[in-house]
Amino acid sequence: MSYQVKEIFYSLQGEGAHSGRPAIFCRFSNCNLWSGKDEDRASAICKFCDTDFVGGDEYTLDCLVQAIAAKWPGGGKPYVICTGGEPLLQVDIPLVDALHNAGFEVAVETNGTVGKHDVAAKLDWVCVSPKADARVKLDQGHELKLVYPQAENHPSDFERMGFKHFFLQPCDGVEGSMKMAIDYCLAHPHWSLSLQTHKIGGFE
Ligand SMILES: C[S@@+](CC[C@H](N)C(=O)[O-])C[C@H]1O[C@@H](n2cnc3c(N)ncnc32)[C@H](O)[C@@H]1O
Ligand SMILES: Nc1nc2[nH]cc(C(=O)O)c2c(=O)[nH]1
Ligand code: SF4
Ligand SMILES: [Mg+2]
Repeated sequence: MSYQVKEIFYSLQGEGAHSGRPAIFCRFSNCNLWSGKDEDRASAICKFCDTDFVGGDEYTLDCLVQAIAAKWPGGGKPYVICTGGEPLLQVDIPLVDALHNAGFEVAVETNGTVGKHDVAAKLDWVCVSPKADARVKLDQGHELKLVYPQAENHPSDFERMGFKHFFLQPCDGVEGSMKMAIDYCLAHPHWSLSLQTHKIGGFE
């Protein structure tokens, strides 16, 4: 098995319940809801993506775990966030087991459309962020983080799913999204606001 990875970097989790926590980000290449090419954006299922996940390098299992571990500065509890692109197209049980054996807590940021329940059950943190009309198959986890607003998705569609935290995250690039998300949380306290603090703080 090999893995295609766009980038590996050390930063702070910018979003959600773990905002501010130091983490290694492993950004897997490719997504099932957009090709990543600008010319395909209008026809993509997910149209607002803020990320370049095209290209990258191939890693064997051992090389990927080594590359991730090499970026941890030492101390604390090593934490890796698998993102992308859509990480659950590639993350599998051998990788999660190997990262655990290397001492890492393992988190995933996923659009929830890949129903790898066996992999999800092994993860320490599962963040699902639903997109357009793509059906959510992973309907339980630690946080549900809905980019807001989305024409096809209303927060009430998700609030009975099995998550511990429910966040609205203003859609970057959509004027007025910050105020809309704030107003919705104030009126519906089931929901909390998630800000992309890396964009505010100017870190990766
Ligand atoms: C780039 S995605 C990669 C992981 C996975 N494919 C997903 O969509 O959850 C990482 C996070 O960024 C969020 N995101 C992407 N574009 C955004 C935007 N324009 N504004 C706010 N959040 C965005 C996603 O919803 C997701 O929570
Ligand atoms: N700092 C920082 N936090 C993040 N949380 C989720 C991210 C992602 O792109 O998945 C992200 C990211 O790109 N940067
Ligand atoms: S599902 Fe995630 S990675 Fe894929 S296009 Fe949407 S935001 Fe980007
Ligand atoms: Mg990001």
